[in-house]
Amino acid sequence: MSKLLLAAACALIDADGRVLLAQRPEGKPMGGLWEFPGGKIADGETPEAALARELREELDVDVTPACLSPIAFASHDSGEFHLLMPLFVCRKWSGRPKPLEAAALAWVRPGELMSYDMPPADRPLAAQLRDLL
Ligand SMILES: Nc1nc2c([nH]c(=O)n2[C@H]2C[C@H](O)[C@@H](COP(=O)(O)OP(=O)(O)OP(=O)(O)O)O2)c(=O)[nH]1
Repeated sequence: MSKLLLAAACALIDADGRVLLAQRPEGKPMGGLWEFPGGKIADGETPEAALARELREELDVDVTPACLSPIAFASHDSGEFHLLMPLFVCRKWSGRPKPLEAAALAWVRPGELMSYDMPPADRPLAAQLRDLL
């Protein structure tokens, strides 16, 4: 098996039930694809702490672990590594999300999630999220 890569991702849901997607910058692997904000879990970090750190760095928003609910996970082999990534939803945060690292941000209605070009690991997650919301 390829090396296990642990990451964590979060669907921020606004008051209208829309989901925040972030576009990966060109130049990064999978550049241009739309993903859930988040990133790799560092050694000694919980998934929740990793998300709180990544959302602050990427979006300038603050979340507390108590507001993160896990709903699904991706287990996907890219050939280079095997990604294991829980997806959390969060409806309460502070700050207005800004694209500090993303090429762009989009608030997307659940029914439109599948029309965004996403990393292969995310497609089942997006379908589960659409069915849940
Ligand atoms: N954040 C995030 N990463 C995803 C998603 N789907 C997916 O396959 N990935 C992959 C891309 C990367 O291989 C890994 C997370 O890496 P990242 O590039 O976002 O993480 P990072 O900010 O810690 O990365 P880095 O630039 O510091 O290397 O998970 C997703 O929806 N959100």
